[in-house]
Amino acid sequence: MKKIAILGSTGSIGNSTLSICESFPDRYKPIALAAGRNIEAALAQAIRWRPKLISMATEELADTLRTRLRAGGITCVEVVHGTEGTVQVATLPEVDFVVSAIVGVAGLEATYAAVCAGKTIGLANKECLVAAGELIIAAARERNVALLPIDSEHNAIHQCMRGGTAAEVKQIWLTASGGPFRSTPLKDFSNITPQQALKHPTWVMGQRITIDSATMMNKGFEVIEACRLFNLPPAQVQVTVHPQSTVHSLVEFVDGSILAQISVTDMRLPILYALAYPERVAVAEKDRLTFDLKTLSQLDFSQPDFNRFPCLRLAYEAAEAGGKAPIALNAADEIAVAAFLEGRIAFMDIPRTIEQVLQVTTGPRPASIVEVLEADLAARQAAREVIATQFAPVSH
Ligand SMILES: NC(=O)C1=CN([C@@H]2O[C@H](COP(=O)(O)OP(=O)(O)OC[C@H]3O[C@@H](n4cnc5c(N)ncnc54)[C@H](OP(=O)(O)O)[C@@H]3O)[C@@H](O)[C@H]2O)C=CC1
Ligand SMILES: CC(=O)[C@@H](O)[C@H](O)COP(=O)(O)O
Ligand SMILES: [Mn+2]
Repeated sequence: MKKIAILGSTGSIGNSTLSICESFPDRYKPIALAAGRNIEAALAQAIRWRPKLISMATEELADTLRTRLRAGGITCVEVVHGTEGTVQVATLPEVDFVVSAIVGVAGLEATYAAVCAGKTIGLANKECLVAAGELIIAAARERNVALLPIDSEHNAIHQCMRGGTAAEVKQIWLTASGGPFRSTPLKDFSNITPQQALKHPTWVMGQRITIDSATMMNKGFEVIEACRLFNLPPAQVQVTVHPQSTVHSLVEFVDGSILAQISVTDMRLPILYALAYPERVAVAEKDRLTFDLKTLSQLDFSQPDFNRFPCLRLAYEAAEAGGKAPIALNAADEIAVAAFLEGRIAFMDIPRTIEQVLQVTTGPRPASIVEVLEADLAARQAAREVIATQFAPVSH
């Protein structure tokens, strides 16, 4: 029985992880949960799973949850809050495995603390690798901690890497769906609404990553995530547009062989792979995770268009620049995506904001998580200023 902590339990990945725990009750038991603001979902999870510990984003929310649990006669669940609460969840001594799935840099401190506490990590939160990848990887190496990617592409690469040694890898290919605007002409990008951008063609995910997929910043983050996880320079991490999202990524070896991983578009599969690693667990027919090859009629691959998707170019540039650039890339994107969803800026103002923040970002790579968070705050402030002074709200 593996005892699991889930950071971001009320989100898309959090719920998929709990669904795996439902399917394999003899193998995986969630004993610590960290939610954000969704009190109803957190309450339902606390009632269903009776975790030892549950965290909410604020003290007020934690008080409400505690009161409602007690009113229902549940006193065995300890309720904590804030960043400190997420760190407590991530480092609870009984926990063997931490699923890191809080969205954004809000998940960084808990993820880092889990690594430092020697927990095995199932990593969905790519933003913490973008912002602080070197520190997280170094801490994991020092403690011999396994960082198992849940992000579907990196999970696919992890599986393909079992077919050769790191020295035998020529390059890796991350597949990108291309998002909802894969074929939209550039002239129409100025009219894109949040509603349109939230319609991902192949995956159902949280709002931030869905908008990031629409701008292709998600793929940019994934390039940096791959560089960190697999110790490769950006030049050895390629992106290919594959609208079917059937091949989740590929590894090209020096002899010319290319290994690919194919499966259904369901995040329960990479989550299960990470939880079970190095074993593989047999999945029941009713769980619908197996791939029906008869449905495979067409696989398309093409070059990404850096003109229509400048976020992808900005991410490669930030990866090459290093220093504080990746931190600013993520922080500015986080602010710009929120502004777009609130109708304060247009779709193409997202890359414009990020580009301007990157232009004023200088300085060496931070040596600690505290310094990463300082650089993150500075880039957020710069992004807010760009948005307040240069862009007008949009009426769709
Ligand atoms: N969804 C997917 O298929 C994939 C997701 N990922 C990555 O996984 C991560 C999660 O994505 P996804 O599940 O889609 O996102 P969601 O928006 O669905 O969920 C985000 C989770 O983070 C919690 N959260 C947000 N802010 C805080 C905070 N300050 N403190 C504590 N918890 C917080 C939310 O809580 P609440 O809802 O209670 O406010 C929620 O549980 C992201 O980094 C994403 O890039 C990677 C690959 C695929
Ligand atoms: C499921 C997953 O891993 C997402 O990151 C997904 O890949 C997003 O799709 P895009 O390829 O459109 O960014
Ligand atoms: Mn992905």
